[in-house]
Amino acid sequence: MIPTQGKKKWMQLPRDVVVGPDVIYDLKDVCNDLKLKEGAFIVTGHHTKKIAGDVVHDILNECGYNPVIASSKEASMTEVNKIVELANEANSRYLIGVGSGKSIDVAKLAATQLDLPFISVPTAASHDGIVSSRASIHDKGKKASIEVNAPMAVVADTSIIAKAPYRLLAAGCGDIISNYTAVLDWELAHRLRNEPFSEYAATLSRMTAQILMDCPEDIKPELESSVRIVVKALVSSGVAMSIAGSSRPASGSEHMFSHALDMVAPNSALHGEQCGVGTIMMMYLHGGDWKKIKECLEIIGAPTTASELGIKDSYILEALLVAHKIRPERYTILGAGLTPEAAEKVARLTKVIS
Ligand SMILES: NC(=O)C1=CN([C@@H]2O[C@H](COP(=O)(O)OP(=O)(O)OC[C@H]3O[C@@H](n4cnc5c(N)ncnc54)[C@H](OP(=O)(O)O)[C@@H]3O)[C@@H](O)[C@H]2O)C=CC1
Ligand SMILES: O=C(CO)COP(=O)(O)O
Ligand SMILES: [Zn+2]
Repeated sequence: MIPTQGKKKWMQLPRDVVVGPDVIYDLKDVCNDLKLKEGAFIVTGHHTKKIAGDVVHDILNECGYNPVIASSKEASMTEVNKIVELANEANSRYLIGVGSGKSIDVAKLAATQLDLPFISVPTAASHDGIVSSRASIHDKGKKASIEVNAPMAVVADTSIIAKAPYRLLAAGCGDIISNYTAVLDWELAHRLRNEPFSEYAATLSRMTAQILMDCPEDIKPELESSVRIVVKALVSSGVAMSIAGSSRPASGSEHMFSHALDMVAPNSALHGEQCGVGTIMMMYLHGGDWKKIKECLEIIGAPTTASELGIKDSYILEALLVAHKIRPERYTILGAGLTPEAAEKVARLTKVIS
């Protein structure tokens, strides 16, 4: 992974966070609150265009704000450059990312490059990038976690999110639960490497994971109340990253494992699903209660094994062996790397591979 770019000197948080059923129709009020009217540029995905992108377009069109809409197919620099060019041509004054992690990340980075405000409208609660001041983008065969401007507003319509495939919500839970090992790694780096550490960011991140771990049975398909729990946790997790000025409180060795899987496995699973499985194994390495993590993910219905991820055992082992190289500047429990024997032991003992 390409190292994170220049650290902000101050904390950026969204000004408006709107979460609830049908709040997509409050978007007009949010835009008015932010003094954003004409010149909206909507970045959406191929599926999510019909689910919410077109709705956002119609809402702003009815207000006479002349919105432009474009679909983005992947989180890559090519797509970011395309959006920057189109938004420039359209003389856009602000960007709105409507959809999944990829659409939101593309819109977030394009808005930062254009120095324009950005509004996040997630259609799934699958990752904590919905509110963070970071964007994960592929460039020249590598994934980069880039510091960007935080969204000015987040509009999370829980009625839309509740209708998304349950797998996406369960993945969001995996991304939240991974905060446990991310914070353990950060504490380790603080003790061993004197890495700067924020007690506030770490506490918020850990508490966010704890709230979910205390009530995994409350996360059920098509329940608006479940969506609300997960969205709030994702917002807290994103705020923890903003406080830290890096993804440290929400991304440690388990994320390095997930990023490594994205590189080595031909068909990787969802980001949050992979992070959840990574958390089980990294918690074992930390000597913590990995069984509790596994049990919690099982109750939620998130994958806990290679076969549930749809990934061959051999790729899990390959990813474990290269994970420490993904982001060498970020010290974690993986240290200088696992031996093949140690990698096999952690994967077998935690029953991630059989
Ligand atoms: N910036 C940050 O801080 C973070 C960024 N990330 C990044 O986010 C990405 C992962 O995002 P994630 O959302 O899990 O996965 P994807 O962006 O890969 O989206 C998964 C799929 O879900 C579809 N989808 C989304 N909402 C709905 C819905 N309501 N109904 C039906 N289908 C829907 C999308 O459709 P469509 O084709 O329309 O997109 C897409 O095909 C990764 O690239 C990861 O690196 C993750 C964590 C933090
Ligand atoms: O996924 C993230 C937090 O959940 C962002 O972390 P990265 O910096 O590893 O992309
Ligand atoms: Zn994540």
